Amino acid sequence: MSRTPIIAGNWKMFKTIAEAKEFAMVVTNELQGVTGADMVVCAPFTALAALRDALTGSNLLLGAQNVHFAEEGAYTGEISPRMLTELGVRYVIIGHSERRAYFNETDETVNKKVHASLKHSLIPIICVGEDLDQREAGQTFTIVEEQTRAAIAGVAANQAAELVIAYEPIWAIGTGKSSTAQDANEVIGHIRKTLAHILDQETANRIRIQYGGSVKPDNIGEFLAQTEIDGALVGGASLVPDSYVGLVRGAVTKEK
Ligand SMILES: O=C(CO)COP(=O)(O)O
Repeated sequence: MSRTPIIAGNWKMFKTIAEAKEFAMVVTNELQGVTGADMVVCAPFTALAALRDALTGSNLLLGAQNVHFAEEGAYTGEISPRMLTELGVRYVIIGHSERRAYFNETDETVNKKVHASLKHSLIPIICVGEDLDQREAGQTFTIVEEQTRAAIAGVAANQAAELVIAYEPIWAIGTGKSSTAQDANEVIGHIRKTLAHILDQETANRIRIQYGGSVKPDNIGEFLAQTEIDGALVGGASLVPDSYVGLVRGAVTKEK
């Protein structure tokens, strides 16, 4: 089963509108005509409209970093799925460990957000991953399994096939310490096995699972050469145009 790799930049709380436009100008030019990977930029809400315009006609796709699960309502400061689709957003990161740690995101809200996103044709990038204590206690498989089960509870197989899952070990985020490619491959293999149990093998084989955590242009090739790893969710290295281009080039030239 071949799955198109997906390289997604998670800009987190970086870049003003002007900086986002500058990035788009350089990157769209450099990546013109490049195929073989889905290229996504998950920008802050404030930069989405300008980026949509700057990316029009390019092969880059727009993503957001969070969404609320309600259609609309009295939720001060929140953004609904329909507000995102109206802006041309195609992907949305859900359940990033920073949101779980700092903004009270739970397995339950992740699941609600997944349902709300799918209903509005937004493709969720669902983040799962263990922290250092859990890894050292040998709980990695259990944690990713529980988070995956909770995130997709009640999602039908035909809808689930569209999902993207990002395995991001928390201890590898922004630390310069990446998981080894073999290790990430094993955990991602376990996530796929979990998906096969919950859904079915064919659907599990279609779901793309990324690795995230200190991915750079010079190590992305190792990760993508692994049988189970279908892309990367990248923070720091996705912010600099040359580096983003390097990530995509590293992904499309990988050999499986
Ligand atoms: O959190 C991440 C992507 O969502 C990873 O961040 P870094 O690539 O900066 O380690």
